[in-house]
This record gives sequence, C-alpha cells and structure tokens, in this order.
Amino acid sequence: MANVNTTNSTDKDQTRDGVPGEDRRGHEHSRQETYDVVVLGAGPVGENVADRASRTGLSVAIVEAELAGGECSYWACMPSKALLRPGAVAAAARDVPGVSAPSIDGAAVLAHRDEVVHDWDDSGQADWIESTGITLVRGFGRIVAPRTVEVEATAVSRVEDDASSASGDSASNGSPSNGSPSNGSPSNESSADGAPRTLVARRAVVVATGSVPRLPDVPGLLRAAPWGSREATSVETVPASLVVVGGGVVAVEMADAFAALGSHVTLLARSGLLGAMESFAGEQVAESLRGAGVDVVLGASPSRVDRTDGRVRVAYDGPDGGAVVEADEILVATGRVPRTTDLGLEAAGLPADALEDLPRGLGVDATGLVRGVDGDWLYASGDVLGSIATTHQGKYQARVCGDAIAARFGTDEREGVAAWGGSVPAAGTDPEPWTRYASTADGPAKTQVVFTRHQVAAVGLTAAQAREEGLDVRVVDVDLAGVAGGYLMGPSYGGTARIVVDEARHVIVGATFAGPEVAEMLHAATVAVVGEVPLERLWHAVPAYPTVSEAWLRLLEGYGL
Ligand SMILES: Cc1cc2nc3c(=O)[nH]c(=O)nc-3n(C[C@H](O)[C@H](O)[C@H](O)COP(=O)(O)OP(=O)(O)OC[C@H]3O[C@@H](n4cnc5c(N)ncnc54)[C@H](O)[C@@H]3O)c2cc1C
Ligand SMILES: NC(=O)c1ccc[n+]([C@@H]2O[C@H](COP(=O)([O-])OP(=O)(O)OC[C@H]3O[C@@H](n4cnc5c(N)ncnc54)[C@H](O)[C@@H]3O)[C@@H](O)[C@H]2O)c1
Repeated sequence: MANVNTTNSTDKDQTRDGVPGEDRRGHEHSRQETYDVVVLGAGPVGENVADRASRTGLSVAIVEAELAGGECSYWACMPSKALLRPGAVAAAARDVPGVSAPSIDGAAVLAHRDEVVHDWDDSGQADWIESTGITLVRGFGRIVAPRTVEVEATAVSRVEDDASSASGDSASNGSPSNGSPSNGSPSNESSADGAPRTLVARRAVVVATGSVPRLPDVPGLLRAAPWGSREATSVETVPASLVVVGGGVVAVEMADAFAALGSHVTLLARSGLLGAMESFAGEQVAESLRGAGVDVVLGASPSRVDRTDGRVRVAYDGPDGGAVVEADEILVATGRVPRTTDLGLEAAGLPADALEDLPRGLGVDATGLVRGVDGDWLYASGDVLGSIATTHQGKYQARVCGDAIAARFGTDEREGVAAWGGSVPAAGTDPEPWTRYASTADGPAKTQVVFTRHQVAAVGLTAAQAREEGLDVRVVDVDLAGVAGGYLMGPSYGGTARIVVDEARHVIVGATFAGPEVAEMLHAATVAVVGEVPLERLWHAVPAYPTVSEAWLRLLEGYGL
C-alpha cells in the first residue's frame, strides 16, 4: 500500500512541488511525488481541467494510460469526421449542376485519416502538456487512498481490458487536445524500473477517464469479433460489406462513412434513428442513408451472431418476423458507459449510494465536485459523469471545474478572472446558475451535431422534452428547400429547421436543423438559447441573403412576427 503523504496546502515537503522526488517511504518500490492537483485521464476533458487548474500557481500532474488527447483525437471525433467528409462533399457536388461526377479514392481517404490522427502518435500532445508546466505521467492511475493515486506502468493493456469485448473508444481534439495523437510508447513512463509511482494530491484529484463501448448480450456476438467504434475509425481495409447494430450517433455516422467508402452497409436499429433528437431528424437521416445505398432496417434486434469462414451472420427479430443478414464485419454501436471500473473509487470514501451508482457515472455538483466525499477533494468531468458524451460539453465542464479548482486553491492572481464572475462558491455550495463557476448549459443548452451527409444540429430541448418539463411551448418548422440559400446549394437541397418557443417567456428553448451542411447554423441558435433572447429582439438579427440562415427569418415569420 502506498504511503500517504499527509502534508497539506503550501507545504514544500520532501518531494518538490510537481517534481518527482526521491521519497520512497512506505512502499517497497513506489516513488512518491506530491502535486496540488492530480488529473486521471488526458483526454480532451482531462487536459482542459489540468490546463485551467494550473493557471493560479498550482502544480498539476496528469496521468494517461494510452494516448494523450484521449479517445476523441485518435479513435472518435477526429478520425470519424475525416472518414465522413468525403461522402458529404461528393454528395453536395453531385447536386450542383455543371459539376462532373466526383469519385472517392478510399486509400487516399484512409491516408488522410492517418494524418488527422498523427499516425496514433501523441508526441505533439505530450509536448503541449509539458510546455504548460503540467507533468504528464504515463501509466494506469488508481486511487488507493483519499488524495492518493498509484500509477502502474502497464497502462495500455489495462484500459483496453476495461473496454473489453468490442473495443475501447476514445477521441481527442482541439486546443489543449488539438495537437497530435500519440502512440502509447510513453516518454514519461510511470517509473524507469516499472515500479508504481505514487502521486499525492494536496488539493484535488480529478477523474476524467471517459467512457467505453457497451455491448449488448447477444448470443455469439463476442466470438464473432465485433468491431467497436475504435475498429471502425482506425480501419485499414474497407470491408466489402458491413452490418451496423444501433441507431444512435455512432451507428448513423459510420454507416454513412462506410457507404461512401464503398461498403455495402446494413443498419439494424431496434427503434427509430437518433431517438434522443426530434423525430424528423432520424427520419430524414434514414432517408438520406437509404439514398446512399444503406439498407436501413428499423425495429430490428439481433438475436444471434455467428462467424464462419470469415463471414458474419446476424439473425435478427424484426419487421416481417426478422431475417438473417451476412457481411464481412459487424460494428456494434449500442452506446457507451462511463469508465469508472478499476479506478479504486471505493478507496475514495464515496457514500454507499454513489458507489452503487458508479456504473451510471459519477455524481457531481455544477463545479464538478463529486458529492459526499469527506474533505471535498474529488472532482470529475466529461464522459465519466455518464450524462452527456460529447467533447465540447465535456470541455465546458472541464473549464468550469479547472477554474473552480484554480480559484479555490490557487495562490497566484489569475489575469482576467477577477474581472468577471465574482468569487468561487465554497465547496459543497451550489453556485448560482449561469455564473462563472457553474456548468449550467449542460442541461438547457447542450449542443450536438451529427455529421452524416444529411447533418443534424441541435441545441437545448426537443418539443417533447420541453412539454415533459411542463413548459407551454409552440413549435415552428421551416422547410429548408424553400429558402433561397437552400435552393442555391443545389436543386435537391432540403431539410428542416425547428424552433421550440417557451410561450411564457417568448424565448427559444430548443432548436434543431436537419439537412446538408447545417452544422454551422447551430451556434446562432445556441446563442439565442443561452442568452434567452426574446423573439421580438431576435427579429432584429437580420440574416444575409441568400444564405440558408434565412431560415431564421422564415421561422420568426412562421411564429407570427
Ligand atoms: C466514434 C465516436 C465519434 C465521436 N465524435 C464526436 C464528435 O464529433 N464530437 C463530439 O463532441 N464528441 C464526439 N464523440 C464523443 C467524444 O469522443 C467524447 O465525448 C470525448 O472523447 C470525452 O472526452 P473525455 O476526456 O471525457 O474522455 P476520453 O476522450 O475517453 O479520454 C479519457 C482518457 O482517460 C484515459 N484513462 C482512462 N482510465 C485511465 C486511468 N485509470 N489512468 C490513466 N488514464 C486513464 C484514457 O486512456 C483516455 O485517454 C465521439 C465518440 C465516438 C465513440
Ligand atoms: N457527432 C457526435 O457528437 C458524436 C459522434 C459519435 C458519438 N458521439 C457520442 O458517443 C456516445 C455513444 O454513441 P452511440 O451511438 O454508441 O450511443 P447512443 O446512445 O447515441 O445510441 C445507442 C443506440 O444503440 C441502441 N441500443 C442500445 N442498446 C441496444 C441493444 N441492446 N440492442 C440493440 N440496440 C441497442 C439504442 O437504441 C440507440 O439507438 C453518444 O453519447 C454520443 O453523444 C457523439
């Protein structure tokens, strides 16, 4: 068991701040180092927390078991979008009169994907981390006592084991997480002799360990070597045929990408597509996928999977009594679960109900502080919370969490921070919504874009969700084909824009856009929702002619303004 260094606050103990020390007390082979903050997981969320927390003079270590930059950079957001873009561009070009038929070179697309993920080499990310003064510790971290993390060198296999079955998923992205991916050949291994390192956090430990795919319990599935999203996004040879199981974001995006790359894709969804969004979104994406040659089977649940002679056979119950579909590969995209196992959270002093809830994620307040832990030293952000699983919302939580830690424990003045938002609330005190240290937007203003060629971009509540919350809402829809900017995109351009208006306040509480290239329409709606801009004021925001954004004019006219 690691020796817990109980030094507090500003003590400069045997190990210098943030610098690996020579202290070997208590553990036979363990090195003990003391930092103010230890972050578990260097995905986009962990990196952002670490960056923010370090800005008021706190020493910060970040522990990463695989690649700095996380799932998003190497196996999720970035490679998936690199695989999706060619199909969308080709479809858009096909719709413009006078443009010769575009073709897709699969090998070139995969080569570009390799560039986007920096050949799974995270040295750029590692360099960025080190350049900020944060210490990157390579290895698998586990909480062994309050404020104490032990880091084991055998990191890569442990996280893969955790993802088990289908595969682990992770991704990276932008600023902190914008650089290059890594390759799991650590530059900062947990210790030269392979012995665990013990990291003591004087102030806070932040769990940002992400999520892993969830596999349904279907007979024969595991033996059929199914793909998870990692296998799909890192594919080296495009299969001639692919069965995709699931109707969520991963399923529709990957079905679209592989269809564009030349696979014959069958998508089996147990209900409609994109069930968490407005129903027209899933219906239009299904139609678009069918147009791209995908066999979309709705109401289909796999009952048995077999692989023989390299071919996968998937029997499913569904329309007309079900059927069997055959393909070269099967991708399972049936959701993700927070990565909370084997993190030693039992040693963290979580209350019994929180321990029971761990498979569903860690419960935090609006600053990211885990509820019910003595001493208020445990924080969490991102996919591991089990609430929202997108990089941008995770990074938003991370900015709030990192800033709250920096403000609660830091010593240096942080330029710019005092200028807005006031003082940080005491640990355990809920901050006021929409104030500096509250991740309020996670509820009423969360955003998501689905990057299929017929995109879906949504913010806030669907009409059904708003009604469930007891709001008196009015819904306005506009056909994007009727907007001059839409017509100019191409004769077959079409889609839908919807706003959900809270009639009591005359503000938009939700908006959804479905159609080619609508992603960039989203932020205007997000600003309207977060700003609670009254419709009568929004009326003065004049969209330029002839852009697809003129849909806003039609939406307000549809409302009666
Ligand atoms: C196919 C796919 C496509 C996606 N596309 C998008 C998109 O376009 N846009 C979007 O916003 N979101 C997208 N997402 C979601 C996005 O990838 C996640 O929301 C995001 O990666 C979450 O970031 P995170 O830092 O919480 O977790 P992760 O990115 O999973 O990072 C967690 C990190 O912690 C490390 N780790 C775990 N346990 C330990 C441990 N014990 N010790 C040390 N390190 C540990 C892992 O190795 C990993 O690097 C996509 C997801 C998938 C699967
Ligand atoms: N563009 C993006 O922002 C993006 C892209 C990909 C993934 N992500 C994130 O990654 C997360 C995971 O994506 P996902 O698509 O795996 O999950 P999801 O929750 O979006 O969809 C899961 C799908 O699997 C189905 N399903 C669940 N259990 C099943 C079972 N036992 N049998 C058959 N079907 C079953 C559900 O009905 C649903 O259609 C999401 O939270 C998403 O936000 C985001």
